[in-house]
Amino acid sequence: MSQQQEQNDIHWLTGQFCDRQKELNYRYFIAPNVRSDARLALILASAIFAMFGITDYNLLGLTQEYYLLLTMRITVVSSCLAIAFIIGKTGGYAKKAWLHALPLWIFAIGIILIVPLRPESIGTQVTAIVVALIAFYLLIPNLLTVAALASAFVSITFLAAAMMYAGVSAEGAVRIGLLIAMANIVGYSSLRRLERLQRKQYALLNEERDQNRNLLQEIKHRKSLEAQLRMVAERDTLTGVDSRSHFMKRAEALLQRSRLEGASFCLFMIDVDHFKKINDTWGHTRGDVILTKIAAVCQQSLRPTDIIGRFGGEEFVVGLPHTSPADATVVAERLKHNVEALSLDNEFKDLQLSVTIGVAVATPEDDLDALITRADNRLYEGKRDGRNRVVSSS
Ligand SMILES: Nc1nc2c(ncn2[C@@H]2O[C@H](COP(=O)(O)OP(=O)(O)OP(=O)(O)O)[C@@H](O)[C@H]2O)c(=O)[nH]1
Repeated sequence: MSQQQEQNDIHWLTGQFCDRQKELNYRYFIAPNVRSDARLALILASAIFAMFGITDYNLLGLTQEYYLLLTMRITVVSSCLAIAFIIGKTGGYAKKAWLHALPLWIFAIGIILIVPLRPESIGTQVTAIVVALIAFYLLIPNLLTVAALASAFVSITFLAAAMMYAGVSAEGAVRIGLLIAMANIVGYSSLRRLERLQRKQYALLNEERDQNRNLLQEIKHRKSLEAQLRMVAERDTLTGVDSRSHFMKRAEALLQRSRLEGASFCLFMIDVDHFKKINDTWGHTRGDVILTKIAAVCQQSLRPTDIIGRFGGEEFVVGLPHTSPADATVVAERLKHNVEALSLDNEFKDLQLSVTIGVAVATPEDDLDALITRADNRLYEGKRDGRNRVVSSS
């Protein structure tokens, strides 16, 4: 049996969760409803209990018994109304279940006290006891154990009082006892079923909430995984600029838009000069660091609307939307200059970094591949002519 199922176990006799903490949580959960239901039920029960004062007067007149009964009724009603008021203010059902139990015992004692004061109306009192028992179980919200104990107390003491003060015979007591037992069985079974049903509903609600919370966490986790995957697919892991495939996608879109808008679009192919020598002199790891710095300085030399990607090895590609050929040359020169001026650690003090840049301007017939090939040709022209230069015109 899983831990969750164990926590949801309900005791067959008390109708409460076997797990103490779960039971406490449940009582906290239903506390606001119990508070208002208890208040209403106590006011109703008190009103009915008080109204019997009228029948007391009809039966007894202004006798000593009547005054005793009246005092008892006033005490019971005012105590129960005071408790209803306190429950409304501070009657937490989880921690103060005793406060909710108190009115049942007060009513129980009040009902029993009627027997010696009005022994001649025992018939009516049997009916009243049956109704009171059902009220204990079903009208006044309470724990099954509390309701059952208070009902057992009323039942037994009423029977004893009936025999002692109302002269009920043994045979009559058996008949009344059976009737009261029946009321107890009906009340107990109904409340037990209700308690179990409400706790099962609560357990189901909690399970559903847990599942929803887990689902939300799973969705969050997946979203972050997706974001990481997207990052891996879109970014070059070494330099942080666009990966080649992502650059191609973005450049394609920008080229098409420029064509639609009739705006100019330029493309650079940038290659680091003599990079093999850098690797051979300082090693691949230091070469990686330099490559990352070159990528960063190139990115910083561009506008936010320009795009840059790593085309492969020590070669970068740049797309410049809305840029005239003259402006593109200026940007390429600035980029070349910034790479040359890059500040490096002392260990590279003899190193003079440089890049060669091939610039191509898109014509209306160009697709991206044609534009890249043309920029590449310019780049190789630059390499052939001595490197460290920008080649723009054919
Ligand atoms: N450290 C490092 N080196 C790389 C990386 N990718 C490519 N390279 C190296 O870059 C060097 C490129 O060398 P070549 O293609 O001969 O070009 P070059 O030495 O830069 O000479 P030119 O381009 O003609 O100026 C090779 O040694 C590659 O191993 C990388 O990610 N990290």
